[in-house]
Amino acid sequence: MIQTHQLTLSFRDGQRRLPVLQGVTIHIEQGEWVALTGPNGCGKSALIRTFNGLNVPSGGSLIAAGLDLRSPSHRSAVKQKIQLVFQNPESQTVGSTPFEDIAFGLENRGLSRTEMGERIKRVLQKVGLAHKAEHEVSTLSGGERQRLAVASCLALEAEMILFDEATSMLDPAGRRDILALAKELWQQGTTVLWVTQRMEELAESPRILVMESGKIIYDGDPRTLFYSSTLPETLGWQPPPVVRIGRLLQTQD
Ligand SMILES: Nc1ncnc2c1ncn2[C@@H]1O[C@H](COP(=O)(O)OP(=O)(O)OP(=O)(O)O)[C@@H](O)[C@H]1O
Repeated sequence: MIQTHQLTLSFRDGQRRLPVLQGVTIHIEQGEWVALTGPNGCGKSALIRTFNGLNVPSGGSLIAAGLDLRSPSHRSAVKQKIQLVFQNPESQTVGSTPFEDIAFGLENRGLSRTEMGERIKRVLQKVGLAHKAEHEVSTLSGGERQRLAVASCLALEAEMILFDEATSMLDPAGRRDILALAKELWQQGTTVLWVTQRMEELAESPRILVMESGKIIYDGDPRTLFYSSTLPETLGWQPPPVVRIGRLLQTQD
């Protein structure tokens, strides 16, 4: 689904180039759930925006959803297959109602009005927003807006969804709600890349990528990360409660 080799990305900063991704080599299989974490500014958003064609790689290789993203036409095509859900619920809606918002993304898809209407109803139903299809988007809660963003991804039949700290502005119930929805989609075959700073969400992920200064410094399972590596302490993380309890019990053996 995603295959990178020595991927680099830099942004222009006046006369200089600011290196943001510095040789990222990873492989994400179709159907995987992968969590991505790391300190602020380490390049998480830059990396995932490169996966769906928003950023242009400076070097290395990147194949996403079978497309070589060194080609501009492939960077445009990949946006249909790999979708992003952003952190800020307010930054990703364009229509004035959920129905219109999803319809906007489906324009130029060659669907008849009936097909489009049916698809929109189906995806709104899936995310529990069917009853708000004609409400003003501005009256939706943050959690409902994030569900609307997920519905748009589903309407476009995304193969992979990149959640960029998509729950960080939600209350605990809203967070659980979006995480549960993402897990449901994953169980039904969608590949998920879940960017988070929350330790408990990392602990629940089968695979974790840790970034620092534009590099992947850990790629593995949560048990090894939290129990057998010094990385959490090095990064100044407070391990999740379940890990703290586990360690405490180990010392009592
Ligand atoms: N469009 C851009 N132009 C110039 N610099 C950028 C651009 N986008 C990101 N950067 C810089 O690239 C670096 C990585 O930013 P990025 O947003 O990917 O970090 P992040 O790990 O997602 O951080 P956070 O956890 O705060 O969201 C930062 O130094 C940022 O200022």
